[in-house]
Amino acid sequence: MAFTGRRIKGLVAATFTPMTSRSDINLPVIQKYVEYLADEQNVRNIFVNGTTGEGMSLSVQERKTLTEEWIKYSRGKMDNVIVHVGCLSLADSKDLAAHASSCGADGISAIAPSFLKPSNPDALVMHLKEVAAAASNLPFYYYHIPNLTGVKYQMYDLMGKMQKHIPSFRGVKFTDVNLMDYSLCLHEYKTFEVLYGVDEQLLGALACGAHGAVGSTYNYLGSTTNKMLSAFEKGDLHKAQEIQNTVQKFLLFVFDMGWGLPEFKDIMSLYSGIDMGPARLPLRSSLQSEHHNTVKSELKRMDLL
Ligand SMILES: CC(=O)N[C@H](C=O)[C@@H](O)[C@H](O)[C@H](O)CO
Ligand SMILES: CC(=O)C(=O)O
Repeated sequence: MAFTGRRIKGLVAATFTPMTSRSDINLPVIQKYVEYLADEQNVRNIFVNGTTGEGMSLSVQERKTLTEEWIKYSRGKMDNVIVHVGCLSLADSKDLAAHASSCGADGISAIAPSFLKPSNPDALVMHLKEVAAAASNLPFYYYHIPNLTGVKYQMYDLMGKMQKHIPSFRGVKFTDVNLMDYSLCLHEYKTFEVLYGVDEQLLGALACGAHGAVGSTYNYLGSTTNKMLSAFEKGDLHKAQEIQNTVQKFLLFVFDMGWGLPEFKDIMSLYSGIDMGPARLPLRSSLQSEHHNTVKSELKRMDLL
């Protein structure tokens, strides 16, 4: 099919899934969340039900309901809503893809099946081809996140196969530190999108030619990261490095504390004033509210709050 050649520029926030204190999906806050991203963070694209959104821990019905809500409230506020439809079950992925299409999503994305894994790149492409075909009118993005899926093919090679076999193939969401593979993809597949996914080293990806990035920190460090993008564009490398370093120090602090997704949700709540709730089991943290003061003082110290 023919695409308009639209390329996603700039930041894409990988949204958290707001939950109630009992870990049920909390739909009424989605409108405020979208407004916060657009108005406070100047982020105009979202990636929903992905890693950050705990997509793999949600039921198919919950994912559908969330998709509907995100799309409804993004109208006029977001340029792109990409819906992650990856599942272990091909049938569920196809169901979610068709649903995303019927709701008016701007694109779909899928990870590789990660329990029984494809035994070679061709098997993976055949799986993705079926997912993409269930929403053949939508751009399809392969979600490369080898550390979590354990599926570690080189994207430079896989992009060629996807281009050949998947008519709606539009690009890759590239969440890996391998900048050589990333750079090879960007330069070989110039009309495709290769969105970078490791927020810690986005500046390195920019140096390779990145045009867009998807990440969890853009939910709350979107405006900070946007400053890095402008500095880089203006050729002020020193300023861009300073900003990247601040983000890295912040993430180092978070990882040194042994924190993960539940705490990322807390941090988002703290920034946005919107209660993201806890993460689903098995990730739910018991520390919750105790984090807030520690995080607040650290963020203030770093001039990030
Ligand atoms: C594993 C994971 O969640 N990766 C995210 C996106 O792909 C990133 O945005 C990270 O959350 C971020 O780079 C912090 O490590
Ligand atoms: C970060 C990201 O892209 C995701 O949460 O899926």
